[in-house]
Amino acid sequence: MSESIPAADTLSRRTFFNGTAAVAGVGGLVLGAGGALAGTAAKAPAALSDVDLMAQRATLSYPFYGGHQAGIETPPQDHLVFTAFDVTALTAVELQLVLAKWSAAMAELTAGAPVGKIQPEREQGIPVDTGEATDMGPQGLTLTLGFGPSLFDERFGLEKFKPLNFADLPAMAGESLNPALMGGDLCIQACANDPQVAYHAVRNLARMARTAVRTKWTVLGFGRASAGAAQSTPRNLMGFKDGTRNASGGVDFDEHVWVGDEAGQPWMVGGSYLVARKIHMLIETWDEDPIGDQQSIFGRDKKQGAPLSGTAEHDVPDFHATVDGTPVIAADSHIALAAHENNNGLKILRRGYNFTDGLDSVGRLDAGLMFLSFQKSPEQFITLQRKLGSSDRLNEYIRHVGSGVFAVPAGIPAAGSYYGKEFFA
Ligand SMILES: C=CC1=C(C)c2cc3[nH]c(cc4nc(cc5[nH]c(cc1n2)c(C)c5CCC(=O)O)C(CCC(=O)O)=C4C)c(C)c3C=C
Ligand SMILES: [Fe+2]
Repeated sequence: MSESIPAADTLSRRTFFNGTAAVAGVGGLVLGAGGALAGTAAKAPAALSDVDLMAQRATLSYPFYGGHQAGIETPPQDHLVFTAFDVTALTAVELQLVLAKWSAAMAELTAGAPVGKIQPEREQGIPVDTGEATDMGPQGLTLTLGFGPSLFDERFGLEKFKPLNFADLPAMAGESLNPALMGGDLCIQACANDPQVAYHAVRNLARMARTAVRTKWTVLGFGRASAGAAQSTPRNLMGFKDGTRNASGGVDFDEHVWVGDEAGQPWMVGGSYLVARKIHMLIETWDEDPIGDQQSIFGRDKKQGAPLSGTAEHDVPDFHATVDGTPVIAADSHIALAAHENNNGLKILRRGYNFTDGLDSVGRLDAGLMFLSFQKSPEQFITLQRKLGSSDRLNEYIRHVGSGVFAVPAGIPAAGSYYGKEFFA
């Protein structure tokens, strides 16, 4: 990570547990899945009480200002609220106001502060902040803003700011896309250790912009289905470890995630492209598939997450290994098709979440993976998905139902600026 995580006790404008920040001196601490401590923890996990652990998760915050937006390289938190919006405003000035208001409010929210009065003095006063995150702390909240290709159409005169070759994703095999779950002029990826804090952020951002933007589609995610540096690997709803091999480290980010000059737009230097795919899993069918078949579909063992050519999760897959002339990792397995070794070194940063929408109209589980990936160019995703969509044995058990691609601008350097400022100069 290019930005350090400042000491938790210096970050929150509010305090936790009645003003007692129980975590003084835990600078640089990040909590991994299952409460495991990672990063530069000052104390061993066993020395921390449940109250300490909760307080650390609550008071953790990431810097809002910097070269890159948070929520990309920062370690994935436990919960997601992803929302795409359409701009209903008719003028560029209204859009400018939304972006300026959102940027200032995002700085407040990610610091754990409300976006205005929760309890106005006058009886007739309408609360500005809706209040449900009061005293909960920042909870590691990150808010990542993206611009859809449609934002750069003629409505606001932004055509000349459109990044080179930035367009909606092409139709690809294996899709059953629902038009109600597609696209958007803007998107916000809100991630936090607490679902209510993430929800509160998006709710209040949408509310303050309600005369100018309309929510288009949203996905609530849980059980982060990816791992950042020093985090343990979580599992997706198919029961497999997800996020074992991912873009990681400064070199990978520079090579595969952060945009340089190639977008032809200074505002994208240090930004990235976000691809969002809501992927429905046919869970009842998957659950009846024998373990041998499940493992051969992914090319990995279910319990350890090891490649079928190895024994430990982080063993490097050997795609040339054979037994009696048959490849140990099938050529049409998910990892054989997606691995960088088999795609000219191509990598993406996967930062997805599990989701469930309860039951569908006929009582089946309505759940899956909210696949989110960040990459230097949407072409990286398209290349992989074209291959997966046509050959992946996993396709029998999944359907892509939602889709969007968003240009994620670089971070805001300091207070006083805002996302998209360059568009209105
Ligand atoms: C276009 C990109 C990808 C889509 C869409 C996708 C969907 C998808 N993936 C899983 C589960 C797993 N994926 C795993 C690895 C993996 N997946 C992709 C890309 C897409 N996945 C890549 C690039 C990789 C890494 C391959 C490698 O280098 O070995 C794994 C294995 C564990 C891991 O490395 O993370 C699992 C499990 C699901 C369930 C899914 C759609 C619902
Ligand atoms: Fe995958």
